[in-house]
Formats: sequence, C-alpha cells, structure tokens
Amino acid sequence: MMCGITGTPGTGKSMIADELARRGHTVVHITETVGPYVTGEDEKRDVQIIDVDRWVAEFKPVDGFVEGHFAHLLPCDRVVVLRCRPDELAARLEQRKYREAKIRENTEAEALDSCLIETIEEHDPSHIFELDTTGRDAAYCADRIEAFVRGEIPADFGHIDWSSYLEAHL
Ligand SMILES: Nc1ncnc2c1ncn2[C@@H]1O[C@H](COP(=O)(O)OP(=O)(O)OP(=O)(O)O)[C@@H](O)[C@H]1O
Repeated sequence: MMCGITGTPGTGKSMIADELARRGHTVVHITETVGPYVTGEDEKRDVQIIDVDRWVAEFKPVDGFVEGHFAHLLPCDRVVVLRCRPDELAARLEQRKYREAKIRENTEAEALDSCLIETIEEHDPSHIFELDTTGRDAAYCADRIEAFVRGEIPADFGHIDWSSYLEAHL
C-alpha cells in the first residue's frame, strides 16, 4: 500500500514522515527524488521548476509513505492531506526564515484548501484523510495516519474551514 502525505509547506510533512520512519515504515521524501526532473528555477517565486508529469510517470511505487507537496499527484492507494491553521502556519514559516512573500503565498494556499482540492480531483473520496496538525505533535499525527492506513478510522475530509482567515487578511 502506497500512502501519500501531502500539504502546504510547513504543515509538517517531513516531521511526521520522520516519525513514521522511526516506527519502521518505508518513507520516501519527494525532494530526494526530483533532482533529475528539475528543468529550471522560478526566481520570482524562489522555487525550482520540475517536470512533474515525467516525475509521476517514472516514479517507482513503494510499499510505505511518500512525503512531499505533490505526493497527491502519484497513483497512491491512500492520501493524507496535512492542514495547519494559517496563523500557526505563518509562525512556523517565519521560524524557518521564509521571506514575507513566500509566507503569504503559502498561507493563502492553505486558506484556499489548495492541496485538498487537488487531491479530491485525483483520488477516490474513500482514500482521502485530512489531518489538522495545528497544536498537535508528530506522535499524535503518526498515530492517526497509521490508524487510517490500517482501516481503523474512515476516510474524512472537508470539515476544515480557514475562510475567516481569508476574510481577515485579504
Ligand atoms: N505539528 C507541529 N507543531 C509544531 N511545529 C511544527 C509541527 N509540524 C511542523 N512543525 C514545524 O514547522 C516547520 C516545518 O515542518 P516540516 O519541515 O515538517 O514541514 P513540511 O510540510 O515538510 O514543509 P516542506 O514542504 O517545506 O518540506 C519545522 O520548523 C517544524 O519544526
């Protein structure tokens, strides 16, 4: 079973994936697989341009977790979409010394449910689990993800609403 862990930067994908790896799961970090697919740099947005279609086509499925902010583009058996309340997300990204424009871009994407919407477009609803990491630690999140993958808790998404953040800040 291949489970993708996706979400806006700062929602905790790496931290939770590291916890799952500590528990013995196979974990692939997408950042470690995209090297051959980088076609350039978007200097304005400070991001690499990646040939995502070719990356998806050539990705070798794993029995475990694939972590990264386009994991949901892979043919995963399950997808976990990590979420974080935009004000806490901004604080996490500030701590990582992100530039103001990048913090804004990411908090807006989170408030607009961008990763969730893309995931719903690609996957069966019974395979999607949305997990709010706000105020939660990695152990709690890993417990929930393991329970979902084992089929002990059902698919669940669509209950998170950060629209008040948009109204307050845009
Ligand atoms: N649940 C959490 N509670 C508090 N802080 C967190 C939590 N999850 C992540 N963080 C902090 O937020 C920052 C980003 O975490 P992490 O690198 O795991 O996010 P990410 O989603 O993998 O980001 P990226 O897509 O940029 O790799 C780190 O400084 C981490 O310590």
